[in-house]
Amino acid sequence: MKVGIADTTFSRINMGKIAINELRKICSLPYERYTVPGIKDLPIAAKKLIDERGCDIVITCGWVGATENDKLSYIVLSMSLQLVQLMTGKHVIDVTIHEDEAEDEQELLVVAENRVREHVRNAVDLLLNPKRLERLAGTGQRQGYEDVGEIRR
Ligand SMILES: Cc1nc2c(=O)[nH]c(=O)nc-2n(C[C@H](O)[C@H](O)[C@H](O)CO)c1C
Repeated sequence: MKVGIADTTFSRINMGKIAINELRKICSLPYERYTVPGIKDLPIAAKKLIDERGCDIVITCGWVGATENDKLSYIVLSMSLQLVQLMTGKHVIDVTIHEDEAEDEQELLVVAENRVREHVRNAVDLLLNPKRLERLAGTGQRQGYEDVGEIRR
């Protein structure tokens, strides 16, 4: 089994490097990294990681700017990653940081690092330990910010 990691030069944090660091911490799965200019290049990067480099799951690391155009680009990315998954039958975990989602750059850094690391864990669990995800169903898991917990009766 092999994990694909796709990231961008547009991002202001080296999300691909963080993803590789976390992957090496939690498992011994081999990986392939593919860096592209920006989020709209991530769908083809994911498909090539699956089709040409034999990856069984892909984590895409994207950074969305704060302008309207940036947000429209994210919708294109998001729809396209759904298509890649349906075309290939493989999971593509979309790790996205929205530049305007945090109060300041330092908070953005923390959220980005947490989100990457937590989704790497999700991707590994999807491949190797799906029962862990089942145990967490309905518990309000979040990636980046704190988990919000389940609604109690
Ligand atoms: C408007 C825009 N916004 C973003 C963004 O918020 N994040 C990002 O990673 N890339 C953006 N890009 C660039 C495209 O994703 C892509 O890299 C170029 O159109 C080249 O294919 C564009 C064109």
